[in-house]
Amino acid sequence: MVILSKPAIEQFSYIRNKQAAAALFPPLIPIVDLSKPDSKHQIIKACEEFGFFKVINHGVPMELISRLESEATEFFSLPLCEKEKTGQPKPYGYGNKRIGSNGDVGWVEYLLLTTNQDPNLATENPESFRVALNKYMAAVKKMACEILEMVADGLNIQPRNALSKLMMDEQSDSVFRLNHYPPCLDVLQSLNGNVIGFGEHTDPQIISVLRSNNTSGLQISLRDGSWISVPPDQYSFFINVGDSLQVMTNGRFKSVKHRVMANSVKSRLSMIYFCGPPLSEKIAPLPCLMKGDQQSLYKEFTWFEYKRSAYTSRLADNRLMHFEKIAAS
Ligand SMILES: C=C1C[C@]23C[C@@]1(O)CC[C@H]2[C@@]12CC[C@H](O)[C@@](C)(C(=O)O1)[C@H]2[C@@H]3C(=O)O
Ligand SMILES: O=C(O)CCC(=O)C(=O)O
Ligand SMILES: [Fe+2]
Repeated sequence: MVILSKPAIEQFSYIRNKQAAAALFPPLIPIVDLSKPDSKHQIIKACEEFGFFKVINHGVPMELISRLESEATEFFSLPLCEKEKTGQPKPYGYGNKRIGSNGDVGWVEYLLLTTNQDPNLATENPESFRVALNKYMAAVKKMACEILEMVADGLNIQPRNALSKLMMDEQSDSVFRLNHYPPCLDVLQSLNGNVIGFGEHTDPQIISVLRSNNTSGLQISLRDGSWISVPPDQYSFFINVGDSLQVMTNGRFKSVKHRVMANSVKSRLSMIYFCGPPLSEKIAPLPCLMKGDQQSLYKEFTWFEYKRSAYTSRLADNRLMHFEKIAAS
């Protein structure tokens, strides 16, 4: 039998109390008001602490959001055979339950599109869907550009468009995704426990801009490995730091691990703009962020090389691992 000394017992109860307190009062997700003059500092703090934040007063007209939401709802309510006319996601197209091509599955159906080609929407009346998509994407791209300029400002990176120009480039490899999580029946919940809508992962790109309807499900992982639920807010956007921004800041920002749990009664609809660089772009820590003799944590690679490797990975894999420098002992 192990006999614990009094300080050890106190230590245990301290840890238990701390865990209980954290479960009762999880940290609040940072909210950045883009209309406030100090928003760039709040963005930097949120990217360092969470790799995630919510944006209000974002300037994207609600009308564009609602219009795309109703077009997407109409699309997902079509019979399966109609939706499948869009083509399988290789990688772009309509997908159902299978995510990527390496065996990941989730309680989700989706449309995955590249932002620099007109989408092949093989529906009865694709035109109004296409117009809604293009208007929404243009407005969200503008907001994402402003956010990346604030990041550059906040980190004293010059020029101010050093990050935003990557996603504004004509050749930018950005992606747009509509996810629909149907309500998962109670019977499935009771058989499987929590049903995963979209398994844990980090996003590969620079930042991702997410908007959802008012159904919960999104969770983020904190630095201590615990998961917290993100209360849904249909009027706001949520920003994820992606792997590319982690590398460009040499690990000062960390890409946020996130996942979606299916809801047993309400369906969730989300729309995500993944801001990617051109395929030929070299992804490396920005020299102006390297202080003194600070070394790069990563080997140099292009976005094409990262993507080639990412497409052989499973959702939950650490995709940056292949590009990390082994620390000299
Ligand atoms: C399992 C996979 C799906 C994914 C490509 C990958 O091989 C690994 C990264 C996955 C991910 C996660 C974020 C985005 O939803 C996504 C479009 C992306 O860029 O990387 C997906 C990919 C996908 O669904 O094709
Ligand atoms: O649908 C969501 O809310 C998040 C999905 C997601 O993380 C993704 O598509 O990469
Ligand atoms: Fe994601």
